[in-house]
Amino acid sequence: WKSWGHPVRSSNSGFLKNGYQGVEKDLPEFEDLEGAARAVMRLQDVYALSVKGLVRGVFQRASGTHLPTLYSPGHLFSLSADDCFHIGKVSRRRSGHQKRNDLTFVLSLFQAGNVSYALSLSREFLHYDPSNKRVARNVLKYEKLLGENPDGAEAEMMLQRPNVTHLETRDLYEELCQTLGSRPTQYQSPDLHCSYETNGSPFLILQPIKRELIQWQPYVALFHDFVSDLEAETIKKLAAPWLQRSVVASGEKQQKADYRISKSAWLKETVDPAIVSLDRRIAALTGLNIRSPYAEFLQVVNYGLGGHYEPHFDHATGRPTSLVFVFQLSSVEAGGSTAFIYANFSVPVVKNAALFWWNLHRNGEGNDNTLHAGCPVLAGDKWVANKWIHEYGQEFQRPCSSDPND
Ligand SMILES: O=C(O)CCC(=O)C(=O)O
Ligand SMILES: [Fe+2]
Repeated sequence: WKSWGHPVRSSNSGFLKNGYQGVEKDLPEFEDLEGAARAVMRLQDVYALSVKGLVRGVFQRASGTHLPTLYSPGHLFSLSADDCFHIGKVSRRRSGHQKRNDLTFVLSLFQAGNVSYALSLSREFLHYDPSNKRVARNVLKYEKLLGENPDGAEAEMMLQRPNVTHLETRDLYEELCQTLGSRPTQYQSPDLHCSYETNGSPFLILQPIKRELIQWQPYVALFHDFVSDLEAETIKKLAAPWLQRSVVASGEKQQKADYRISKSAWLKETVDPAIVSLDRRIAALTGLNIRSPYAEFLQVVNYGLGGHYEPHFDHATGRPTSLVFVFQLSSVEAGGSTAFIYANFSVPVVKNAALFWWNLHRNGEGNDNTLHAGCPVLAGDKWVANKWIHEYGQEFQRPCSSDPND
């Protein structure tokens, strides 16, 4: 519309312009289009998907891995040549090469690891434009790469992730995401079990909370059916009009970051009795003081396709929190698990459950084993609500201990 609206010089142009301005705020911006391309690249990358499959709308693993199909969608949405070209352009821009031209797509294929296909396209290109030195150089380069390893398999593996900032934990994170949720069972660790919890609170006597203990150190538990369908729907509906792109703490400021892609909104307990009753349940279960200012408001988060939160500590983002509740307000078709990188497990999205962990030791120090992430959403969308409870205000509820590991 932007480039189209101007040249239109007809008696209707004023009408068209007004119509456009009326809907402009609801239309995707350039950032959204670029974000969609990045989301596809992120999914390909984190879940090691076959590029060919992705283009056809199938979520297959790249060759050489033992789990061929990760997810079978009910309907195939394939990418058009134009979509692929757009993704290629964004991929080139991201890798720091500013120059854009017809080679973009070939180059992006090369970067995605498909050397043999890049070679055949480059040869074809050279056939039409034999004087193109750059393409000639690329042909030599691809031939060399494939020549060193005739079936190309190793070169392709090596080149799969050329431009992602290397994090030490990257491989572990991706492995945990790729399992789509894998937590230890009682068979593997006999000290893990399921139980009904009341915490001695009169509120929970008639309806104890179902706890699945996932790990003792750090303490992580999944409380099943912690919210009802109605509560989940109410919370989503209340938050929807207020959703804004999520931010992260950066020094004193808050800013958008590629490593956290979602939308979020804060809900005060005064907006609806559903939030008051949720707060009461948290207080009953934990025995903690969650009145303001000892806890933050409820943060409702929506992750779309490819939405994610890369490995991080909640205690390092400027909020001094002692524990975290993540309420899962939706199910998700595939992906979106919460991965605990050092603790080496991932918890799938279980609708209406609450994932809970202590991220500080009793002495107030951050527990470094709580490094965690929200894996990218592969299909569907994911709604969660976070409740962060502060360390201060809990001096009598969760007193210090002499053991630094507690
Ligand atoms: O969405 C998730 O699974 C985790 C969210 C999270 O870690 C956070 O919001 O701090
Ligand atoms: Fe977090």
